Amino acid sequence: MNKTLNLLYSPETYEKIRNSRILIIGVGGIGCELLKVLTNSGYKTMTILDLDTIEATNLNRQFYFRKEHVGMSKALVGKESVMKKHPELDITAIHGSIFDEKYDVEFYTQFDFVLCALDNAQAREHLGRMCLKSNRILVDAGTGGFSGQANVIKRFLHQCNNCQPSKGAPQYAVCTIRASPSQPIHCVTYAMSLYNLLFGPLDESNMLAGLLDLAQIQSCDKNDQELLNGLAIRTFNKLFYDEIKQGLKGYAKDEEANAINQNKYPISYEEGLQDSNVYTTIDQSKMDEEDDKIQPFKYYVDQFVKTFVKILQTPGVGSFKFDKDDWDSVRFVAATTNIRTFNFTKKFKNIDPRLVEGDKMKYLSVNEVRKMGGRIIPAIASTNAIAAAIQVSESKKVLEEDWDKLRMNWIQPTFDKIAPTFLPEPYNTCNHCSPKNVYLHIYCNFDTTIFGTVVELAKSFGLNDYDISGQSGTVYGLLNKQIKRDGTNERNYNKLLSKFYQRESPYANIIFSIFEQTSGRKFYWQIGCKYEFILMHRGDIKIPQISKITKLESAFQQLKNVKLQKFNDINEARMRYLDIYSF
Ligand SMILES: Nc1ncnc2c1ncn2[C@@H]1O[C@H](COP(=O)(O)OP(=O)(O)OP(=O)(O)O)[C@@H](O)[C@H]1O
Ligand SMILES: [Zn+2]
Repeated sequence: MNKTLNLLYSPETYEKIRNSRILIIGVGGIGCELLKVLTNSGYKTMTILDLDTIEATNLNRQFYFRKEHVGMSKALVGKESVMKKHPELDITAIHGSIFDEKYDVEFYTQFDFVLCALDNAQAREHLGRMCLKSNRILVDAGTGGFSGQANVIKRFLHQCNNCQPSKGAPQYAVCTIRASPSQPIHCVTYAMSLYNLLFGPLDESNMLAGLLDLAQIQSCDKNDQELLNGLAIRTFNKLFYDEIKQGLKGYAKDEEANAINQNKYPISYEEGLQDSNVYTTIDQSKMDEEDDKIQPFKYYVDQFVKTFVKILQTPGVGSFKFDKDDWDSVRFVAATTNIRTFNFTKKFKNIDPRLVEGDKMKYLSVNEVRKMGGRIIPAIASTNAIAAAIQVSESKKVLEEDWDKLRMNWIQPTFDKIAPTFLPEPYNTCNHCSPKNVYLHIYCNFDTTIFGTVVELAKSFGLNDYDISGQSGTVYGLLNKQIKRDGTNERNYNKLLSKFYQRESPYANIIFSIFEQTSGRKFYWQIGCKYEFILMHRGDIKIPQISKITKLESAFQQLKNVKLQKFNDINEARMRYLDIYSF
């Protein structure tokens, strides 16, 4: 052991560090810092996973990457750079997304614990759920600007990162986005959906699905510039003129008065090109960058058509998804956002949009759209460094099993120090970490299962509340009322679950949670079938009467290929639970 490490660790702890196998998810801002501290602290065997390639904008703080690495895999280059300095290490690099089905419970159980260095709530929450399922300790961290946090999550001991409603992108009702945007973010969301619809894979759950003839757009001759131009202009007119015009109710002799009344302004491509007004809320003369300025309206009209054509000609079109680092997609989305804003904002003749404040509709610069689309908060290298350093020191407590010393560590810009608080216990009603819950996990195919199946199963079990969750988080239930907001249960009865759920994989969980008010006896069932049904009971609480259980049994038996396995002994059931999820 080298001299410094000798001061930090006891020989026993050092031994544990040398022998532990760890998984690091994310090789970005926090990930690079983590790699640096971990490899200098004696850790030897690690797997690093990241889905991304290196961007020029990463170089200022992700110090394992150089200019010549731009475009290459973060994980692979990260490994190479670390091993240059530490050739004795055993590093496995994976270029992939944790949402990939390959990274299942079995994958996680290879490791002693997991360190999170992700930048988005969805992926962090997914990682949190996978760690709970595989019973791995998660050393979580997150930063945003000068703020951040780092803490350990151990199953049944600590609150998980799914306890609170997602801190991710807020969800907006589909009808608002489609018909009556009232905030700039609604227009950005519309524009991003349009981008994904036009240039991405076929997705019936896209909120704008059915709006355009996609087959015609995607199958056209990409070499015929004139044809593409015409197509772009027709699409423009359909979206920003026809659709808006159709939405104008009633008839008025004075069309303009009617539009003003209803606050809807159809605009055609030809008309738009003539409008050179700049609608802005800020002093543009102070802006250096063109992309920070609000451009004349005709600029966005022109950009829409130009980027539309350019993206259609880009190899791989049909598989694209809005990406804040892809400038064609940013420019297309910025153009669409502002034209859409025009559709629902009084023209300068009537009300000056410069007077618009806060969340009200207003025009946005390209960079503002990019920021909103990518939900970017400026990355501060030193916050990342602090978070990673705390993760490594909390990891030491994990290896020493010193659970009492674990803390929730807040990095706060208003304090000149880190503020540690006690780690909260599992949230009573959390479907993921509360030891008081009874779970019925149904792992099913969202592309073939209708919402009605869930409703019937819940009914047969006497349940009032349940969650449907997948890799992107909870889509229905206690925390997220998306389906309820979208209409009543009856209206959604025959809809496929995939309609409610944007996901990478068609498979996901339905989790029925039974809370303490129910009465009955302890039980545990595992039900294997074409889909996998796992019903389990954790904790010492009372649950439904036998009649309800029998009903459930018959409900399941009506499904094809169902096998039932029943456990009455909770300890056996618990062991079974660990069995199911631990290998
Ligand atoms: N689902 C995922 N699977 C694997 N890695 C992911 C996933 N989601 C995000 N990441 C990775 O997590 C890392 C987070 O790092 P960071 O916050 O520095 O983001 P960045 O994209 O590199 O930087 P910035 O967003 O500031 O430009 C990124 O390298 C990103 O690729
Ligand atoms: Zn929880």
